[in-house]
Amino acid sequence: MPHLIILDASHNQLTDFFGFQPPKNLKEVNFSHNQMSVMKELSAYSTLTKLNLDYNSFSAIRGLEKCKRLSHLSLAHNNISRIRGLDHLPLRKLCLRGNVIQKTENLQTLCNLQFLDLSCNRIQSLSGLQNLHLLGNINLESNLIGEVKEAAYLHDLILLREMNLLRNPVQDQDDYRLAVIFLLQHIVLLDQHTVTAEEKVSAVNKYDPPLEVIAARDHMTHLVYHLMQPQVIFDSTLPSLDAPYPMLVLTGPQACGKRELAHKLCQEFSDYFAYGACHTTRGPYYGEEDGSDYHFVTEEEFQNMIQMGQFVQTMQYGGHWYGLSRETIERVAREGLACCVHMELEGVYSLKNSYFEPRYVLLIPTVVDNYVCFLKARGFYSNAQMETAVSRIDLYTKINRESPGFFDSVIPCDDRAEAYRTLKQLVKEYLGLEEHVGGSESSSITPDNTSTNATGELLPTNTTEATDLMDSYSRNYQNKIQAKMTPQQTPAEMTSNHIRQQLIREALSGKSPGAYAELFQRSAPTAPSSLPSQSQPLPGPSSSPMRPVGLSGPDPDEDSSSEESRASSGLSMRSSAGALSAESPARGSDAGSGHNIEPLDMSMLGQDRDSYRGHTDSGLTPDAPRSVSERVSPTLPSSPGRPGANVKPVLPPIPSGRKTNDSGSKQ
Ligand SMILES: Nc1ncnc2c1ncn2[C@@H]1O[C@H](COP(=O)(O)OP(=O)(O)OP(=O)(O)O)[C@@H](O)[C@H]1O
Repeated sequence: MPHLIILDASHNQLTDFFGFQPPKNLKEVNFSHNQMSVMKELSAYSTLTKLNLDYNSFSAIRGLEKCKRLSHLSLAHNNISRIRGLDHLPLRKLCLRGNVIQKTENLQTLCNLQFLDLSCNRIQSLSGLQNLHLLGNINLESNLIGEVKEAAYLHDLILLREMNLLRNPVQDQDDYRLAVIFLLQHIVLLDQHTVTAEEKVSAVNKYDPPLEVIAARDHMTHLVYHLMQPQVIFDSTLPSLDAPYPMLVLTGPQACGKRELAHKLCQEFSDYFAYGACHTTRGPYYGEEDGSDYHFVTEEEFQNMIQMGQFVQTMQYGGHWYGLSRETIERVAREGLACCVHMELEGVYSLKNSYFEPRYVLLIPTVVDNYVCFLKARGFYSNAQMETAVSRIDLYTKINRESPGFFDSVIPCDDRAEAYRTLKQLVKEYLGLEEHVGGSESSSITPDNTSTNATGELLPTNTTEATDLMDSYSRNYQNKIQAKMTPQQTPAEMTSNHIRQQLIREALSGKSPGAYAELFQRSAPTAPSSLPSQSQPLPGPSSSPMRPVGLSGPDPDEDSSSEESRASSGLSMRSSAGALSAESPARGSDAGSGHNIEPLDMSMLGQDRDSYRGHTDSGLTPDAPRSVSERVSPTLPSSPGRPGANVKPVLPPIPSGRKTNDSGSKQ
């Protein structure tokens, strides 16, 4: 039969293998379900494209080396224990189902392979499959694969669409499916079930969450824990509904100088800013004092603080926790000062979800070598820590490039002295300050023509006059700043603000317990894009920028409630009962008064993004290094505003009647 093309000799009792003269064009042969046990040399059958030898008794693959057209080979249900003898064959489909294979070996030269069936074997590892770049479908059902990480060998096979791992021990692992989907992000069918878009999103959010997701979770955690505590209205961080409590956040990669600059700024502008010391679980470096740079706490104390809802935001950095507590901000606010803090990018994201609306200044190294030298000179950091810090420069510059306005200003920090000068200038512009001309070098900065000398005394020596002057000046100053910074409001914004003010007034005066919920909606996300100041204002007679809103408004009710609340250190109320009480914020006492607060399950809110990142390159990898000029496009201090703002942005004013009240005693 020299012209035979297809031969089907299946389901017989043949024991001999290819015992006939090779037909010239024989392409497809089916010898399945016979009794053959030894494969022969098939070099004479070089035209073969499909060979089916299922259900025989072969124990080894051999004799196929010359079959240079063989694209389909099936040896299912034999006794094959090792994969070999297939090198460089043009196989597109290979089925070795139902053998006793333990290793996925000697497959790397099958570069045309698209379909691989290794089901019902004894395979434990997928090592050896990582180079099959055309592989689109792999069946590994009923094997001994026990670890999700084995799927990482297939991570780079971007054409892989279907995979079957049913009846493997790995199926018993928690979140097995999400983990595999995370590792094989191109897959569409896993274990015979379609992979949904929701599963893909969940997988990424679980194992490599974007910064926004981390921040949202962090915010959600603290908000939930906070709401589980007796609620306190912090009068001192509530200057009014429209003038957010002023805060300055210096951000940038570790040791870029932000902490040093924050301290310096707070020292020089001590009438305006105070340093907000975060809590951390890391131990103090040499020379660091508790309460000055950080509040150093144990892991247990930190976790307790989380559960007591004391943080506004937290983050883990270098294996340690860092967190900014409400009390830290509040302590500064009670002094009538703006809080100045420093933090990493994740903290900024998280803070942007809170009801605080700080100004964010990015301090960024532009000469990486100098930055590395500085890190080395500090002597605190391991190579890995330094690498992380350097790699995060790109993260900051990427955000700055891709999200204009995310940072209010960007200052290169290679030269710390220069960076401080720029920062100081920026702050002075924000606050509309002038330095006292002819004053001593160490005079601290005060509004316009008022200054203090080195010992902290007010320069006008008549105390009564000085205080009056201060008060009246401050009032004018407040109004001036407020008028300058108040963006023109659309009628919708004005109506919304009016309603919110009304609700607050009712809540503060106890008239409307139901309005408490509205109060806490202040915690809703305040992403930059949603800020009123960002939207283009509509012109209109009712939106005069000169009209101060909030505390300085003419409403007598508002003033009295404000006075009242100023007099007390804070009203407290239970979020659950919704009843106002005059108790001071109860830390311990309320906790023990019959309210059994169920701790939140942290695992539900937790972030296990490191778990699988080690197996892939798809983590938060920094951008490829770019040239310095490309990497940094600093926003000049002269235009520090948020995009779309119609007025030159200034720091929101310091709550009126606080700092001014204290200023005498402080100085
Ligand atoms: N609450 C916070 N949220 C986010 N990041 C924070 C917070 N507090 C501190 N950080 C940042 O965590 C990083 C590590 O802080 P740490 O003080 O341990 O490092 P450092 O080597 O002293 O660096 P630096 O000089 O920048 O403070 C710093 O970049 C710091 O700004």
